[in-house]
Amino acid sequence: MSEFSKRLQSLSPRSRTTVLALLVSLLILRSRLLDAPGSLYAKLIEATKGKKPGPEDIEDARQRVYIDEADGSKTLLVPYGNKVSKINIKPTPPSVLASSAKFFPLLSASHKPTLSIAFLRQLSAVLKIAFPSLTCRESFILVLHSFFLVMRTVLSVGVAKLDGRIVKDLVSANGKGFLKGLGLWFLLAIPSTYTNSMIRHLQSSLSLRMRTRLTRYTHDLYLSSYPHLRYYRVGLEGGLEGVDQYITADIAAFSDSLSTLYGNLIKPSTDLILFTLSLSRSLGPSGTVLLFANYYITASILRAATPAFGRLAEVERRLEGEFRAGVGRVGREAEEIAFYDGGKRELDILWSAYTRLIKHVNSIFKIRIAYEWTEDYVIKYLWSAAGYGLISIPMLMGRTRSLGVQTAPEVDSDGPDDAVADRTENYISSRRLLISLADAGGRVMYAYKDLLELSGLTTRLYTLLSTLHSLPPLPDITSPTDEIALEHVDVGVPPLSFALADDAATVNPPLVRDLTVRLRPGEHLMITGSNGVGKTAVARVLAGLWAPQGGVVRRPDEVLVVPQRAYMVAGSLLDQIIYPHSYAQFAKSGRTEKELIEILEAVHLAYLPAREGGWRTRKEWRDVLSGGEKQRMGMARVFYHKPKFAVLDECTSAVSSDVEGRMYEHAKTLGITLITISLRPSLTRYHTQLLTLSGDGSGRTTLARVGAAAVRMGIGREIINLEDKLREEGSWRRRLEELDGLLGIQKR
Ligand SMILES: Nc1ncnc2c1ncn2[C@@H]1O[C@H](COP(=O)(O)OP(=O)(O)OP(=O)(O)O)[C@@H](O)[C@H]1O
Repeated sequence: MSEFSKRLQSLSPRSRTTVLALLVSLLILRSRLLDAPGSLYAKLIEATKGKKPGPEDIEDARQRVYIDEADGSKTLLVPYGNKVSKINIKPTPPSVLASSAKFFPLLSASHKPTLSIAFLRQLSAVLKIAFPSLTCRESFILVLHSFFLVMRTVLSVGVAKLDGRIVKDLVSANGKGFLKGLGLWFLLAIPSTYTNSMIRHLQSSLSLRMRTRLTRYTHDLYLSSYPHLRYYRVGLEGGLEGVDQYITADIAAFSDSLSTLYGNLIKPSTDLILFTLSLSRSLGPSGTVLLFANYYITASILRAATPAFGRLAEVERRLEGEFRAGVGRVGREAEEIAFYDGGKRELDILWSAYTRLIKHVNSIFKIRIAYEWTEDYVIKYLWSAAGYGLISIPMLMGRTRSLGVQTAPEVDSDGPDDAVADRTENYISSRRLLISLADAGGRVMYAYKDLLELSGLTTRLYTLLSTLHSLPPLPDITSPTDEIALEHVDVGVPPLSFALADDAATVNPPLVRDLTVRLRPGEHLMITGSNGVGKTAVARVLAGLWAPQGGVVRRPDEVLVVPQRAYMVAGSLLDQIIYPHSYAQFAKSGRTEKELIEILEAVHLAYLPAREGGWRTRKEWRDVLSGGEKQRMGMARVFYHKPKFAVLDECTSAVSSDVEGRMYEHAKTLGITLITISLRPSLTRYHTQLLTLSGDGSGRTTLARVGAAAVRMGIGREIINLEDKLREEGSWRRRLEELDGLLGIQKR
């Protein structure tokens, strides 16, 4: 210890402060990482002490997925190996989402990502989400990161000075001084290398934490429920394609780019300031002025030579998104494509998307060659030449200024050798500072290019968030009523009105006009009409997915819509029946697996749990179940939730008629009022009203009571047809007997 304090004493006051500051920071950091409650170390200790979960606990966690906490947050259960790790997730409160909407006005169509006020506005809006408060964890990491960045610069200055001192001792053959310098060199290497690894670590943590914040915020915004339904409307009304690319790759790229850029900009900028200060002391005022003139000329040349990296980065992300969407589509529709043997055609489509992407990336590479050539030439060679010129001024003019490693020796009292040694020290230190300066300058220029690219990524992220924020809520059609009422309702495809700020909203012509229907419980309605007339469009209005273009819609809360294409959720067999409920809600409701079996019996799927290996089996149900089985599962959900009204949109088209009939009867015995969209006249008899949408483009509708003359006419025709066939039965039988006789078949 005494040796250490002696070494400390031998350092100049500034170097001593640096070493001491470093040691204190190391001690603080050590305690923060290891001892603080909730720290990694504390968590490890806690994890090893707690009871080990058994296989049932792990299976339960896999099924349960999360626990609803009393404070509204959710604890996510993540089983891995033989452990279950718990992660608390606090959803973004709707009030926060609503209050941040004002920071995200829509961009105009002519917006180009570059370094401008608009970019700063977008960046600050996104940063408000990534850094919600000054005391959040992200801010703490940022401060710590900044501290280490400044520390690295301070240490670099220390190393530069020490370098000069070692050479000075060598030139003046001062063996003791040289060894002392070497010892200090090794000592300084410890904090320097530690600082470097901490910078890398903190940069990655910062990126990950920003990504988590932004992803959670975007998820909470995107997957909003009624009345916003943003996940459903962002493509249709917001005009935003490939949201998956935005939420997955673009947020990650933005977080990475920003955290890297921060390090890349702060470090060389601090370097530039500190090195310039150090250098200007040895260069004198005229040298300093020349140094700044050099900076100005360089910046002007490079700005003129910089291409629009922001726009290029934005286009690259969009093309990546298109390629990704293409691959995703092939994966999703694999069976359909395989039936048509459409691999070759899909290959052409994917290849064209990929070619568009790589052509663009290649053009960026080419543009970069010219830019990087200019940059290298200016920073490496122009700056070095300027540096030599600047150092030579005090040298040639006989000035021997010290850079402060130690007090300047008296030139007169020491001999000419010392004067040479001092000049050498001065030269080495200045030269090293100049090299570092050129390096810092180069990195600032790189950071400038990265900043332009960041502007492109920021525009992507901002576009997603502003589009999501700009989708207005749908009009509230739910009311405390137990009937569904549509009064003079016009139904049409919603306009693409929110994509861009300066887009004029164009209203699509209505598919269905002036529709008036009133349904009380027990009054079952069938909607029919030829393909594409707008039957599903009416269901969308009833579900609250599309706002009616005119008129009034009222309905109770408990309306369940079953679509034609049955959706299978990721999860267990049990999850399929209870969807959209979670296992936690099922467990809380007190309902049993026996009830679920009864439901499966009603849809003729009682064999499924045995066939698939139990309720908790997790499979890709979309592929495992047949088309008809998936549709029956859709009906099982209706029987599980028992809503007041169920809108069945051709959701039994792949189910055999006998099972379909029994499912309809069962729904009615459960007290569910049915609104069926179908082209099958055989289903009419389960309903009391029939709504026919005219296919002549006028949007007219006719409503008739089932049993009334109009409906009877349609069914009557089918009955007459069948009776005609039955009348011919006798002659067919006789012919059959004749044929049997000819073949010598004897009936027993
Ligand atoms: N998201 C959309 N964007 C643009 N047009 C749409 C959209 N959804 C539906 N349409 C159009 O609205 C019209 C009515 O569609 P809808 O799905 O209601 O028909 P449908 O009567 O249910 O037909 P089908 O019997 O074939 O299911 C169609 O011409 C369709 O192209």
